[in-house]
Amino acid sequence: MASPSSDLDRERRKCTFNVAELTDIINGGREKTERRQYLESLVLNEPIFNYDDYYFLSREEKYSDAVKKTVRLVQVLKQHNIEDPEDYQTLLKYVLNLNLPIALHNSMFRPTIRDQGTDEQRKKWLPLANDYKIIGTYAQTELGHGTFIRGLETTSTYDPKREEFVLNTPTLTATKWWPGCLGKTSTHAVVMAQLYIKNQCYGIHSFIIQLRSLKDHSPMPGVTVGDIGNKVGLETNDNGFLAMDNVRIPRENMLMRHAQVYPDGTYRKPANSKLVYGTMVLLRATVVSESATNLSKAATIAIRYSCVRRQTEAKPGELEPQIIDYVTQQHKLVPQLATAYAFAWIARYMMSTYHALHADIESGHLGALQELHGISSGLKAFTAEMSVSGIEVCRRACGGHGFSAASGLVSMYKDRLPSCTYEGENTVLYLQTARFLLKCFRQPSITPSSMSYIQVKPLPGARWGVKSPEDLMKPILLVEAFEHRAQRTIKSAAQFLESQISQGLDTSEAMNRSGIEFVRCAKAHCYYFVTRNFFQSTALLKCSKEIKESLLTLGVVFALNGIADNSGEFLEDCFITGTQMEFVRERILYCYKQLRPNLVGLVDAFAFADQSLNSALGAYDGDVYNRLYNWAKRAPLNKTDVHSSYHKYLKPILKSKI
Ligand SMILES: CCCCCCCC/C=C\CCCCCC(=O)SCCNC(=O)CCNC(=O)[C@H](O)C(C)(C)COP(=O)(O)OP(=O)(O)OC[C@H]1O[C@@H](n2cnc3c(N)ncnc32)[C@H](O)[C@@H]1OP(=O)(O)O
Ligand SMILES: Cc1cc2nc3c(=O)[nH]c(=O)nc-3n(C[C@H](O)[C@H](O)[C@H](O)COP(=O)(O)OP(=O)(O)OC[C@H]3O[C@@H](n4cnc5c(N)ncnc54)[C@H](O)[C@@H]3O)c2cc1C
Repeated sequence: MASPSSDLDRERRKCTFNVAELTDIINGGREKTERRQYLESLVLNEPIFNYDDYYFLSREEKYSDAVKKTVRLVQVLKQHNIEDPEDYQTLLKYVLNLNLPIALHNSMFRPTIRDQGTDEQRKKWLPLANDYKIIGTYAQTELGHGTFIRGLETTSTYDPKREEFVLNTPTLTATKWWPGCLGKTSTHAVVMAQLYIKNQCYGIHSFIIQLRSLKDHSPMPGVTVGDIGNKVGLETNDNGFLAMDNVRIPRENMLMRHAQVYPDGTYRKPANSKLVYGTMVLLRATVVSESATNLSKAATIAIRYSCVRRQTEAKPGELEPQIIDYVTQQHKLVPQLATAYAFAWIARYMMSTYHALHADIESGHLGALQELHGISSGLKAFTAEMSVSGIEVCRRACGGHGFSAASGLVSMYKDRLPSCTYEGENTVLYLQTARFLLKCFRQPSITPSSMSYIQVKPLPGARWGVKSPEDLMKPILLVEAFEHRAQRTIKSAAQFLESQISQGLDTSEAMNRSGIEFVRCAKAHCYYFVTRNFFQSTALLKCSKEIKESLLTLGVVFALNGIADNSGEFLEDCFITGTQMEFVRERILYCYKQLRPNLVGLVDAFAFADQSLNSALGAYDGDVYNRLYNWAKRAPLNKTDVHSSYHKYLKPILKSKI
């Protein structure tokens, strides 16, 4: 058997480009790489951030371990004056392989105060939150309602005599349920509740509530709070429940940047009722980035392992091939790698679009709200869905060892799966994007320039300009195919809706009956958007010819697999012919061959530390079998040669003599 590490060494020697150059591109420049390396150096050498035996821990131990790591992380951040949220994000992505019990504090609590608090409220709460003197969460979802926010039942009733709000959980279904970090960790929460003043309801607003004593962490009077129990993945997180019984807070604890309640109870409504949903939009943009990172990790593990794993001698006596040389294995993994790169590029686009449009909104251009919501909803759903299914493809591609916790892929899959549900269930978000697409289809004036393609009506009888398999290497033709599909499905969804209305259905019923068409066009739009962005961004890169070639080939794989996997949608209006579909399949194989020497280089370029992958299969040195064996020997069941259950149960039924 060949040595696993020599297999990876040989792969690395075959790579045609400079891996460090590609790492800089992925990180966004040399300076960002250096910053990342500096941040990694602060934590990687600390024993407390060791994850070696993590997969052996129980849920409670995992939570406790995560709290310990959180506290140390906070100390490190303070010690080195690290305050930039981007730095924190970098640490989460590349080193701390966990959903920390302060995830919601940093991803939602602080941003909500920043975006929805007045200057005075920011001044009061942000220093406490930034310094981790308080830890907060975002409590919106209830037992009875998650998607339909307007249906939340928690009430916040203004008492002008005492200038206080009184918060209540009037029914069982009004109990807050799911908020991360609520069950055991948080001291405070931004609670979304229906605002009542003099018996009139003014809809959902956000309020800061103290949940636990800052002296002994016990629940505050009127607060019932706890963990909701085990779930799929996210074992380090204490997703919780919360019920409130006449909890009083000062008037100043309602976040009043957009809507105000004055001492006498006068209410001033926000310029747009959806401003209160702003933090969700930020987190949806963050999910795009998380989806990219995690799929990159999964591809790293599975591709390195596939270069080390050998199986089935082709000819008697010959060395068994590396499993990566089976085209079926390539057909599993190369599309995941291509998707990981496409998502890394769209994540960068999403964050910069978020910041640009958010700045517009802050300066009063509220038109940007629906554009940001329209773009981020679909991309969150699309990337979460493909990332999760891609991680599972990578896990299965590792055969039996993919089932071992030591692969790192089991927990990754379980921890990412909820991203299809939290922060807006995926179908619901696709429907939101479809609404925006249809609006743009009907109203050119509101169509943002990034979506102007919607205004071009697809020509009946249009045909794809691909004449040969070589044509499929031309980004313009690939993007054209996705553009056509998106234009056609948007038009078809609009026509479907109109046909339902013309049959006499009221708008909501017609919208419901059009839901499947809506989701179809939103997915088609997202595929187009991501493909176009990949080729546009890659074309702009200043890099070596070899890197550009590899990236473009990955883009072609992403696009061609998108066409092959959704072939019906391209064939049904004869835009693509059967012969062109054959070209597509042929070119996919060609691209795999082109990329084969660079596969390890392309995953090495993500530069994940072994600790962050925490995988016996995917470590840099490829020493898979020693790692698996040593890990298994440390399993709690192997602490003694004879387990206590032998003495308790097994012994009496076993024969002492044969
Ligand atoms: C430092 C970073 C660290 C990062 C760490 C990340 C990892 C952390 C790991 C785990 C964290 C997990 C956190 C999870 C947190 C949560 O899940 S919080 C709860 C999230 N909940 C949701 O997302 C609920 C989903 N539901 C909705 O968003 C909305 O209710 C709805 C969009 C489904 C509908 O809203 P509703 O108010 O009922 O809508 P309508 O009144 O019918 O109005 C619809 C119109 O409103 C427009 N609209 C809706 N939302 C927005 C928005 N956000 N912005 C702008 N516009 C919006 C919508 O387009 C409709 O417009 P038209 O009528 O014109 O079509
Ligand atoms: C791990 C995890 C962490 C979470 N963290 C938080 C948190 O920190 N804070 C917080 O407030 N919440 C949190 N949540 C809650 C989360 O945001 C909601 O679960 C999510 O928004 C989905 O809402 P739901 O549970 O009501 O699903 P439902 O809306 O009940 O969805 C069930 C099904 O109904 C369908 N459906 C619902 N409405 C429609 C519609 N209008 N049209 C078509 N189909 C529809 C959905 O597509 C889905 O198939 C978390 C959830 C999870 C799983």
